[in-house]
Amino acid sequence: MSVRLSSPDDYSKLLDDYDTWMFDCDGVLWRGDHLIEGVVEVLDILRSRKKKVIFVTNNATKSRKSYKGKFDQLGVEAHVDEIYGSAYASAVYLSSVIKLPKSKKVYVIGMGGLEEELREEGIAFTGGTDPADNTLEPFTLANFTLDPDIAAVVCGLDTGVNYTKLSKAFQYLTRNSGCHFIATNEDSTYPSANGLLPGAGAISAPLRYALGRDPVCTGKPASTMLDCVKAKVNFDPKRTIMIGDRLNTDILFGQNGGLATLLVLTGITQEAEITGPNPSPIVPDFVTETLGDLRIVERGQ
Ligand SMILES: O=C(O)[C@H](O)[C@H](O)COP(=O)(O)O
Ligand SMILES: [Mg+2]
Repeated sequence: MSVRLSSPDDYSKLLDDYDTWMFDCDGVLWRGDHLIEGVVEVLDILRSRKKKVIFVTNNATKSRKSYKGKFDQLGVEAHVDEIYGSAYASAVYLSSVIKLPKSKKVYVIGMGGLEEELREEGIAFTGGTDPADNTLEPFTLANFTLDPDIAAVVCGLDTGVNYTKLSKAFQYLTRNSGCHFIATNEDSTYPSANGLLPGAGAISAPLRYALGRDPVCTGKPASTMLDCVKAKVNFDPKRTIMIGDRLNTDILFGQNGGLATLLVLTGITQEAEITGPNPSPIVPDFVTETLGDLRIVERGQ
């Protein structure tokens, strides 16, 4: 059963019990480019109390460095080494887990941030933002030459997805023996500033259906992202809390990692999913309306 936070003591106890605070981004800190009220103040409270702050986003459209630009633009203090994204997690998975040979390449369905992280990890790629692949011209195999060096397809949120990219990815995944199928994340929807949009999971779905095969997911709830954090940040899982807006990614990620979990209702999850007649089997430790509620500890109300 989740604890619904309400009194200043409830929030003060969270501050006493947890030294490391991991934040999801879309739906917790912001929706699109709309900053959620109280976020800056709450992060200031945590930093003033010497808490470790980590950002863990499934949004693969930006690299860690370009996310730093978004944080700066929205006036939210963040340092690149506090930011972990699914683009970074997929690049690390390819380099450190699959150990993709330098002679091999990746075909990308995704945007500039995913390409940046692959480049940082020394992974060669095609597709992505290449103008030749970002076309609405009909795709024909008569004009397609299979690149035998493509050993993986990585699929992330791609607002320019088209039939050419899906068709090329399909060729590699069916004709290059052992070609890995990787999804940066599988969020079904994305909470933009003005409402829900199809998420990364909806971008890889056509390939899953055409192939009859599921990808390996490197984003939340998979442990890959937490492994990336562990490789750079020393923290005690028992004194760490994960704050998220989506049950089947953020809260499950926290539970898989042995972390405490706090669900906020400013993004994807609606109250009815946790208190309704058919509640989700994924039960967060704590629930509050919005991250901004934590300001109550400063006001002592
Ligand atoms: O890929 C998606 O659907 C979105 O980027 C999704 O919102 C993940 O972002 P997060 O909530 O993990 O920051
Ligand atoms: Mg989110």
